[in-house]
Amino acid sequence: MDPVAGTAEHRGPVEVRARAPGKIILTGEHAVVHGSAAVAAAIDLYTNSSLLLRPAGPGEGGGAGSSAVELDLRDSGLTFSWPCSRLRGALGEEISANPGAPAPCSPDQLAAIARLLQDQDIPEAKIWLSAGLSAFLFLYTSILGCRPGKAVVSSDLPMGAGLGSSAAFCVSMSGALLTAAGAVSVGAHRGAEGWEVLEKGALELVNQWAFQGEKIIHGKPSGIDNSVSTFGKMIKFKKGELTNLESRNPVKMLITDTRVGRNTKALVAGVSERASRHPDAMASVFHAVNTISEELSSIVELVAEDEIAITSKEDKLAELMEMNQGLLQCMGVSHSSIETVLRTTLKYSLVSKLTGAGGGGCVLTLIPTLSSNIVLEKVTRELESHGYRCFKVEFL
Ligand SMILES: Nc1ncnc2c1ncn2[C@@H]1O[C@H](COP(=O)(O)OP(=O)(O)O)[C@@H](O)[C@H]1O
Ligand SMILES: C[C@@](O)(CCOP(=O)(O)O)CC(=O)O
Ligand SMILES: [Mg+2]
Repeated sequence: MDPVAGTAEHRGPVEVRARAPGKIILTGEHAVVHGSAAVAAAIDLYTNSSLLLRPAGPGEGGGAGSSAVELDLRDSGLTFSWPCSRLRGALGEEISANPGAPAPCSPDQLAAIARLLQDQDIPEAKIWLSAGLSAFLFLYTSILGCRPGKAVVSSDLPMGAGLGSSAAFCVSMSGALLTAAGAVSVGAHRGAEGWEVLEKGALELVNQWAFQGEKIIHGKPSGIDNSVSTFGKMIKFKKGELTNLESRNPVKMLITDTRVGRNTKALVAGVSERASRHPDAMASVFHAVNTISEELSSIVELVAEDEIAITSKEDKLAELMEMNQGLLQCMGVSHSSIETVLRTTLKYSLVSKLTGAGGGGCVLTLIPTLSSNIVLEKVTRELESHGYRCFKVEFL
């Protein structure tokens, strides 16, 4: 499938849709925040954002809600609405739409956004949505100011499970907002399923805004998730630099969602705290992860021509993933549910590692080309007997 991250489709002058994919991290999560290399691939699960801009002000045919900014989160069944006058009152001087110049959310802006969230009845059980809502208000008002409009978001991705839902949300929303603002344009190339693909410079702008949104959700993101969601395919990412990887023999992965909820921001902060308590030890851990990612990225690009070569390539990938998992345990981001998945898959001689921030969430299992369907069915059944959800993903 083509990388269609950040693509947008116009439907009339003020209605825009955009979608962006989630991702898996093969090696290097957390260490990438501290400057190590990591390898990630976009997957065929998307977040879709649609945006309808209404004529400004009452009496201009906009109808009910015409002078408000609305957000409809389809998967949660929740809708939110902020009258434009309330937004202007709360954000005051902080509102100056400047779509061409991505800038971080200032502490004053963040405080004003927190007050705007207090107006909404967010159910206690879904309070974790606050981070996404803050990123939405920041991106919307920074790109479009207080123009009335309605955004609708739906996603194939489990939220807070390590598959990059926060980045896919920020990328698809930035793509829709920037297209509606007329700040970006589509290129000549058509992507999969008829989606238009934004040109390279437009994708860069989407990526920069999405990174600012991710900062609100993650605290200190490396930028790998928004980059792979924006540019797609498989990438090596190190200190903000992205290298495209050509994976010639597709690697098959089973994903197990332990359904244990966790929060990337807290896990990233926990690793940083451990690094400040044990700077030398953790520097060695991050260095080892860097070497693993560098080695893995060169192996995925090797062309394996016969079955023996494919097997030895997969053996090397599996070993590197296993080593990375050990180092993630050193960082303190594994979890008993992750350990259960590791033990269960090992019974079938399959290697697994957590993906994303860990602490629960999703685990990757490498499925060797020559492994039988019977083994896959058996391991899936055993994992599902623990209440976990298994699914296979296609790399984009
Ligand atoms: N479709 C969405 N709508 C609203 N908020 C979202 C959406 N997707 C992600 N988010 C925000 O991102 C948070 C999850 O991000 P994070 O903890 O980084 O996990 P991950 O990115 O692995 O899913 C959610 O708690 C929510 O605040
Ligand atoms: C842990 C980290 O490396 C990846 C987090 O991914 P996710 O939000 O768990 O999907 C953080 C980052 O790189 O920003
Ligand atoms: Mg995230």
